[in-house]
Amino acid sequence: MKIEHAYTIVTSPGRNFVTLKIVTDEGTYGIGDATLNGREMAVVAYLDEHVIPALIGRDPQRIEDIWHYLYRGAYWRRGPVTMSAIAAVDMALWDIKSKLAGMPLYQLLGGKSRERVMVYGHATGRDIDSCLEEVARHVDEGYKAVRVQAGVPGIASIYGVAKKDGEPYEPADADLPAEHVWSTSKYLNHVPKLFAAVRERFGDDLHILHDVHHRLTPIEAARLGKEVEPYHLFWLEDCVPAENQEAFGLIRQHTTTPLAVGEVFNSLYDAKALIENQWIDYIRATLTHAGGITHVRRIADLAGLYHVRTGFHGPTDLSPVCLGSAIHFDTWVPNFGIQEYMPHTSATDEVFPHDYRFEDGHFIVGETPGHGVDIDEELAKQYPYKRASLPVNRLEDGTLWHW
Ligand SMILES: O=C(O)C(=O)C[C@H](O)[C@H](O)CO
Ligand SMILES: [Mg+2]
Repeated sequence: MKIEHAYTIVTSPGRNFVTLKIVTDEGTYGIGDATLNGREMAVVAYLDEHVIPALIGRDPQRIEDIWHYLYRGAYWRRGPVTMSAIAAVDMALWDIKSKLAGMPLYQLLGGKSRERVMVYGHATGRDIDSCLEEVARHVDEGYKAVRVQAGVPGIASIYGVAKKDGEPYEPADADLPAEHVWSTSKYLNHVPKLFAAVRERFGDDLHILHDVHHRLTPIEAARLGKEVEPYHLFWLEDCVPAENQEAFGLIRQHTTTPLAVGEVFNSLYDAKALIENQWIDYIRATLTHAGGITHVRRIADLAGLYHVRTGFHGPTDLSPVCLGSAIHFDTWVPNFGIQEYMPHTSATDEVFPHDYRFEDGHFIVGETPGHGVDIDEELAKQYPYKRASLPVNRLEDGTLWHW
């Protein structure tokens, strides 16, 4: 069996998605997600110019060999563009292999470790009261875990909070990057009040999560972790940027609040010290940005040795192809923690028909051979690419800060 042809599909049903389709000479095809938010066309160029021509004629069943061919063979290892391109190939090849086996992907990975996959939803509000209403809506819809993000008095716009209450949050909302202003002191003084209010209204059983989006220094993160200990967060996410992995050692010494990090990671080496030193509790590197199933499986296995569990990134800027594959992985992986879930628009769901379903705060994996997600290429053509950028962030004095 040989790879006969492969091509990229760019579509924007509400937001941009990049999909790679690989077709074999026997007619079986697989698809993979290559979406890198705000840098979509860089991955398309990498795939079209450097990857697809080298795939033609190869045996699609040699997933491991093709992974190393693209990783080691490139010489220029790692980085989000390279690893998203490799991930798309890898996901498509696992899709093909599962279809050839006549099995859903989770069976090929090793079978079910659980019946269903707990997810967390996003509650956002411009203030604490409106955020609590959104938490209530999620609880009514069955969610057992909710990420809470609220506006902060004195900060005009803040990451993770929808522009209008009740609407979904979309970070890539402008042609060129919008500029936001950030105040760490205003945030740190305000945010513990949000968790106090959530516990007061919803009691102890609801899992609450929070994303700091890389805004703090290690000692500020330590202060926040300590202050919110009474509210028993499921996790505090991305409290500092993680290029300097040792920073998490400092935070860890000060607080028992569980720490999650890794949505921007693209390699095991981004997380190695974090895992081996047990500085984190959840690893968020996910399939599309971290080299696909083949590589994330290695990250998860290392994490399992150190009591670190998975908590895959799952925003709307990963396509249903990634989400569907992630649900298979979550169903299998022994050290599963939780799966992020931001519902896609109905237009996106129509372009990407899928067999996973949401039920009572969990995802239930599908039984279709492959990863269970397809693409309607005719419909996809109706939604042309439109450049969209993530914002940048400045301190009140104008200093460019982390986003
Ligand atoms: O989902 C999250 O936790 C995020 O932080 C979402 C990111 O801002 C988004 O994926 C950036 O593309
Ligand atoms: Mg995040």
